[in-house]
Amino acid sequence: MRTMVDEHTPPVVAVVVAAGLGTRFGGPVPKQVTSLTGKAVVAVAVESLAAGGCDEVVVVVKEGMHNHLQLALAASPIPVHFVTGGDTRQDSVRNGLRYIADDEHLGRATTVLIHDAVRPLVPAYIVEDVIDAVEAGAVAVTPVVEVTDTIRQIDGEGSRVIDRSALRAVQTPQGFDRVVITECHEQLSRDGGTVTDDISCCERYGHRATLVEGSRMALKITEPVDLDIAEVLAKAAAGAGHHSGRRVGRMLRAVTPSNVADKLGHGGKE
Ligand SMILES: Nc1ccn([C@@H]2O[C@H](COP(=O)(O)OP(=O)(O)OP(=O)(O)O)[C@@H](O)[C@H]2O)c(=O)n1
Ligand SMILES: C[C@](O)(CO)[C@H](O)COP(=O)(O)O
Repeated sequence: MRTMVDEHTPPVVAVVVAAGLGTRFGGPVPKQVTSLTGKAVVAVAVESLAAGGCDEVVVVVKEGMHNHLQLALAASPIPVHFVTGGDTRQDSVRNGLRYIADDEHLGRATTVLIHDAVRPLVPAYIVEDVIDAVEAGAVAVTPVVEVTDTIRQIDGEGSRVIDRSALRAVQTPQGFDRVVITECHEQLSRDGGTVTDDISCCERYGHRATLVEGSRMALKITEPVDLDIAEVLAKAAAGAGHHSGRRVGRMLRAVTPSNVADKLGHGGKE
């Protein structure tokens, strides 16, 4: 946890990528601004980052969506900056990092987080853990969770089960030394490479990934059912009491489908 924060302390800045099309989610309302417990998904994501220690956010927005996002984030607890995104997530991240580098105040940041707008419920303690790891000297940090399904790999012949014990699913926010991730993204752009997350971008240029424990709470809203699950988890979190992000987050490690159903009075059965 950061102590002694004053006007001389470099801000911890988060890039929140919110410029996707939401093709798999579909529907009339873009998923980044759809309602989760009465607030826009992106607004909940920014609140989670603020609760975990981020000082300012750069929200990367699709062309034509600035007004929607400004409205959705009007009550943000921390200052919000807006920048236009690109055709891919990678392009959107790069635009956010360039905005930070070009801004006199934000450019003082040494620690930057990169977060999906559509992972709104990430517990504050995970945001803190990521920041702490970067501030302790790690260059590229990501939360991960164990894979709980049996995984099959498809090949030309058919398919086979692969050992899941060594697999981890990668979440956000990912945390970085700001200069390193900015240079890696610029180099990747010059090289014409593609990555699906920002840790991979750093690794490509020889930097080591540091893993911290993630949480099922940080699920990504990709398909409509994910929003339903997020609603249930958000209600369970509210029921657990919001005294401390760390405490509530750790309690929610124990959340399973059956005890969420209990909390909601469903008794674990339909
Ligand atoms: N050009 C893009 C593509 C994605 N994103 C953001 O990256 C995050 C993770 O992407 P994903 O869940 O794949 O969202 P979409 O790209 O919107 O979904 P889809 O692939 O279904 O269109 C989202 O917050 C999304 O808004 C972005 O800022 N710019
Ligand atoms: C960055 C990410 O959230 C890590 O799991 C994920 O890769 C983004 O989703 P996408 O479908 O690859 O854009």
